[in-house]
Amino acid sequence: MYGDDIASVLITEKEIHEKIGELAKQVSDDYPERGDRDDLVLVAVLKGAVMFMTDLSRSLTVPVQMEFMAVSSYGSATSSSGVVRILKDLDRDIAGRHVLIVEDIIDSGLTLSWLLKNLQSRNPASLEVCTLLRKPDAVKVEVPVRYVGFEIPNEFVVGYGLDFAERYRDLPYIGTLDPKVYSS
Ligand SMILES: O=P(O)(O)OC[C@H]1O[C@H](OP(=O)(O)OP(=O)(O)O)[C@H](O)[C@@H]1O
Ligand code: HPA
Ligand SMILES: [Mg+2]
Repeated sequence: MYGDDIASVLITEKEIHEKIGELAKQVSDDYPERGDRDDLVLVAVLKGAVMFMTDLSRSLTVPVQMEFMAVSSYGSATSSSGVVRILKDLDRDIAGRHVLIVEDIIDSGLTLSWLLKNLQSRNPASLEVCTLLRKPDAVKVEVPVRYVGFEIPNEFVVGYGLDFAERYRDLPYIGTLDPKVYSS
């Protein structure tokens, strides 16, 4: 699939699913079931985090509610513009709720930094972040992140939700792109 566009596989499908099992255990331990109308609210940032949210939620042993927000700062570029736009807001009020933002990747940190401020202003009972990937060498803004799957090198990656110009999200693993893809 995708010819020889993928230069290398950075994280295999098996490694992703093992890591999700570990993260799900931590999250389930940290957010015990509270009962009526007080389920943990997972907020996934579209589109990249969809695969991660659906797999993570199915590995949790506590009930969750799912909300989606779409913000975009990348478009079809490979580095963040720093300008975050809301494309779709939450459907429900999160005041007084325990909220966990689910992200596919923290790169510069600009998107998440903006999102944390935005969601915090809605007065949730708690607000934490769970990201599958983080690039420590790319960070421009430090953001507090409770759960991190993998720290990865400062290279543009695709697959398992992550795109380049909307392609490659459907790959089951995470890989690096051959530079010819950027230049063509
Ligand atoms: O830490 P940052 O440098 O801000 O980058 C991280 C953000 O960039 C990507 O989203 P993108 O804007 O590409 O939207 P998408 O999920 O729809 O691909 C990714 O899903 C994160 O939300
Ligand atoms: O490395 C990346 N790949 C795809 N999308 C991204 N958004 C931020 N960083 C990346
Ligand atoms: Mg993208």
